[in-house]
Order: sequence, then structure tokens, then C-alpha cells
Amino acid sequence: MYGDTEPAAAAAAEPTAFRRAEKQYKLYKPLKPKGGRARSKPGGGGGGGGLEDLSAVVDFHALLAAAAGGGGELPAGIGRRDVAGFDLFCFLDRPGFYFIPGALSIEEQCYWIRESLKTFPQPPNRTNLTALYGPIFDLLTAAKSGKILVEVGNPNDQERSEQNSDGRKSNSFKFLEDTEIHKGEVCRSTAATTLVRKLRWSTLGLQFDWSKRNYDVSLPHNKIPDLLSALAKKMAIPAMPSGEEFKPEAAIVNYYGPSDMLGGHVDDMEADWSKPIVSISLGCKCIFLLGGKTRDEVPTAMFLRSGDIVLMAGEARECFHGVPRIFTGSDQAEISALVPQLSAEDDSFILNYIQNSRININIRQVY
Ligand SMILES: O=C(O)CCC(=O)C(=O)O
Ligand SMILES: [Fe+2]
Repeated sequence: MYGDTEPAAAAAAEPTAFRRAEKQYKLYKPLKPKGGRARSKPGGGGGGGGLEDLSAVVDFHALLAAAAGGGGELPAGIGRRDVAGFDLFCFLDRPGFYFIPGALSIEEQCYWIRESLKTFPQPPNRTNLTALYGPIFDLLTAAKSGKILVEVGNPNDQERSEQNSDGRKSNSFKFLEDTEIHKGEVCRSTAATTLVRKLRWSTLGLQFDWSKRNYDVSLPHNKIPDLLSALAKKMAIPAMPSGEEFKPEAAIVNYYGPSDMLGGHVDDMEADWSKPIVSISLGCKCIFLLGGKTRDEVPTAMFLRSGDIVLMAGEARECFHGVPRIFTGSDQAEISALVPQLSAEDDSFILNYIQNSRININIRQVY
């Protein structure tokens, strides 16, 4: 997928402006010449190359710092507003898009990072792993204690295998200690730590069905946790039609590893686009692309850092957006402030995870 074409050449070959921007910013792994050692690509950016051109990426925190230093007019097209007591940025040509820099304290960020790994993937919430393994309980606890998810039972064994809702028999999986596994008996096994790394999304509240790209209200679900609901209601205020309160009914939690990206898309499965999507960034810094109503409009690139919140309502709901790039590694991820808060023994797995990952929680009113 990565690493075979120079970014500039790859970008130029793309048919739409959005795809060109995605190619421009995505992570290019070093080229591996046949039979030789990997070498860094000239001008290719990549893991630690540092040669890529990020000068066009809007950096709202740098704008804040410049303003605090008494200088710096805002670049053309960017506004800074006080809306309902929130100090936020917007783009003059993208009504309905709001950027709230540093909306969450370090303590709040750590709380939501822990919840994203510990509570949010718990059944009945579904994750990308559910289709492969069935419901997995206590994944984080299993990962912290080095457990292994093991397939138990034989599809032809009436007693041990379980029935799916469609009547097919399927094996079930359970966590075991390494010492409990008898080689030769095990069909499939995966370390819980690997599964956490493979976690790509989980859904809270009304469950989103990715195959139908719609909400499936018949699926069992819990309501959005009260604290998350309260946070979303508060943060949605600047983008809400006046006098109305945001009703958090569903959330998608995205988990990004170093080379993961989220392709350009529009979130159009909610009934009322006047209500915002409240989108929380946690962990490693990323580039977020905000385009127009077609992929042909050139998107604006901006950095999102841990604790930033983005709101998309009204016309901005119709705009293509995506995440082409995550910055991992201590100098680029910009998460050093989280480290002291996650330095207790019990948090060591989470600290290790978040140093190479970004989590996004986006909360929606569906009806
Ligand atoms: O990760 C992000 O910041 C954006 C996520 C997003 O657009 C989505 O889940 O629909
Ligand atoms: Fe989205």
C-alpha cells in the first residue's frame, strides 16, 4: 500500500483534489530496494524523515500562541470567535465548522483514553473485532495480564460450539494464560495485546452497521455513558440552533495506529444535519482534511492534537473530511503532557499504546 511511489508523483496522478491532498500527507514508509537495506526517501517525509512540507497545514495552537504574544494577525479566511463563552476558530468559507483548541484538560484526556480502551469496547458495544471473534469482554484487562484469546470447541462438536442467530454453528473464543494452552489442541489464538493493536473502531449507543452504512436500532445497546453525554452536550453548544439541546445518541470511537488513515467521507446517516458531530481528539497529533461538498474542492489541512474538539454542523456536515496522517514518535506526536499522568504502574500498557496511537470519539444525535 505504501512506499512504492514518490508522494509528489503519486499525488499528481490522483483524479480529485481530495485524493491528491490525502496522498500528499499520508505516511510514506521508507523504500526498500530489492535485496538491500531500507533507505529514507528524499523529500518523502515518512517516519522520521522530517523533510515533508507541512507549511500549508493550519496550526490553530500556533495561532493562539502568536496571538497571546501580542502578534500575528489571523491568516486570511480564518476567524476567531467567542461563542457562548467558548474561544474557538472557524473558517469563513465553511459555516458550521468550529475548532475548540485544548478543550479538554490533561486529566480529562487521560480519563477518556482509559475509557476508550477499557469500557467502550465492552459488549454490547461492537468493535471491528466482533465479526471475527464474537463479543470480547475485558480485552484491556486481558492485554495487561498477557492473556491469549483462544478458539475453543470444534464446529462439529454439538456441545461446545455455539449457534449464531442465523443458525450456523461457530466456535467461541476465551482468554487463557499461556500456561493453560495445550499445544496441538488449539485451533486459533491471538495475544490480547495484538487484539488491542488491531482495534480500529467501537460503537457506543445506537450501533452503526458499517455494511449497511446505517444505524441498526434492533441491535442491543447501552445508552451513551452519562459523563460522555454531558461533555458532548456542553461542547455542542456553540454549534447548536439556539434554544435547543444536543441529544447524544450514538458515538463512533476510532483507533488509529501509526500508518492508519481515514479516507475522505461525509457522515450523512443522521436525520438532522443542523445538529453537530462533536469530535474529540486524544493521543498522537494528526492531520485532518476538511474539504468541500465534492471531492474536487481542495481541502484545508489542519493539525488536531490531544484535547482539541471539532464541531461539524449545518453546511459543514455536507463536507468531505478525513484523516490522512498520524504523527507518532516523541517529537511529533506532542503528547508529552500526558506522560506524567499515565506513569503509574497500572497505566503502563495505556501509556505505551497512546504513544503510538490516536483515538477519536465522535458523538452524534441520530434523530
Ligand atoms: O478521526 C477523526 O478526527 C475524524 C473521524 C470521522 O470523521 C468519523 O469517524 O466520521
Ligand atoms: Fe467523519
